[in-house]
Amino acid sequence: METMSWQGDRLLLLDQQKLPSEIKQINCFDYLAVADAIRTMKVRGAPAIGAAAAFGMVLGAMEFSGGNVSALKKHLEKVAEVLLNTRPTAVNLFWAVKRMQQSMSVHLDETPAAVIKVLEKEAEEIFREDVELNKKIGYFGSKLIPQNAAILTHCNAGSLATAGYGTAIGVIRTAHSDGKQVTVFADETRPLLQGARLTAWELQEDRIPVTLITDSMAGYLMQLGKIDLVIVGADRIAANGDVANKIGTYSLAVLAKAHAIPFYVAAPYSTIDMALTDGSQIVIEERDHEEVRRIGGIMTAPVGIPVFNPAFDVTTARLISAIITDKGVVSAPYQEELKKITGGGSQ
Ligand SMILES: CSC[C@H]1O[C@H](OP(=O)(O)O)[C@H](O)[C@@H]1O
Repeated sequence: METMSWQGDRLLLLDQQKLPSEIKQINCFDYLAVADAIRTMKVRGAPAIGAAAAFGMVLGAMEFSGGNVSALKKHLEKVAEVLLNTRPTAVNLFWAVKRMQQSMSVHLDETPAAVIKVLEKEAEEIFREDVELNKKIGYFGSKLIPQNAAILTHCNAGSLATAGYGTAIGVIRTAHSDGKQVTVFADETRPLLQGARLTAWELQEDRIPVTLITDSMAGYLMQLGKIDLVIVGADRIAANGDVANKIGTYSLAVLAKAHAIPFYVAAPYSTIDMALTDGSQIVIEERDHEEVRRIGGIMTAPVGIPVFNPAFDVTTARLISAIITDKGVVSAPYQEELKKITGGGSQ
């Protein structure tokens, strides 16, 4: 089941808020619908958000009527602003929108119709490229996975978080297809349960052995010696290797360090932001407090109880054994290696 598919005049999205109980697709006929889908996490996961925003830019261009290309460019600045204001942490959103705007910059002397075709081609390339990057991450990452490894993962960094195949789950998929007989422990990942609802579902669909645990069980499993390594995705990687990822990732990294268990991050080059010297500069999204007070709409806390709901945390580079990218595996010190991977680019 694809996370999304471009239909030429609309973006068909799998509504991830309904999974796993319902497989429902939604049609986004305009960029505002794409922005809403990102903001409400019907589509989520750094690379998936980037790809969806790229198609949002195409839809924005398609609704442009009349005027010349410079008017279209101005219209797309407004479209970009709406898309960029949906969620602040995943750098792939900013990377994708910037790449879409750059793709039209060498066609400003052409007709609006021609430029829209260029934008559509660029969005399709971003989508296609992401799947290829994830398979490369899987190839490099699988080499780190021992035979019969028990792997702990957090949130969802699978096909549903990308254009396909996944990053951290992509490594697990490749190790599985390489015959390594891996087993997975998936953190449920409160409050929105991406691990329970999405990762457990994805791995079961692929017949990869998976056991669901609550987030608070991870440390005990490590203490029992039942975890061989941890692998997670990323939403933004700073130049020094600090990583923003789903809330709870930092706790896992500290626990892994305490138990001398390898802790890996898997991400494509589009998740690295060389403009940020370290993780303290990463903007952490804070989400609606009702997400913590309720599960599936059912009250699990007193009405109006004060809540702290950061969607991400930052894992410092010293806690990360290696970062698995589409260009290979890098380990500390990260700065120079990450610069080579991104060509020094900032998103
Ligand atoms: C492959 S990046 C996936 C990354 O995105 C998730 O966050 P969210 O579900 O809020 O979009 C989580 O941090 C994953 O590791």
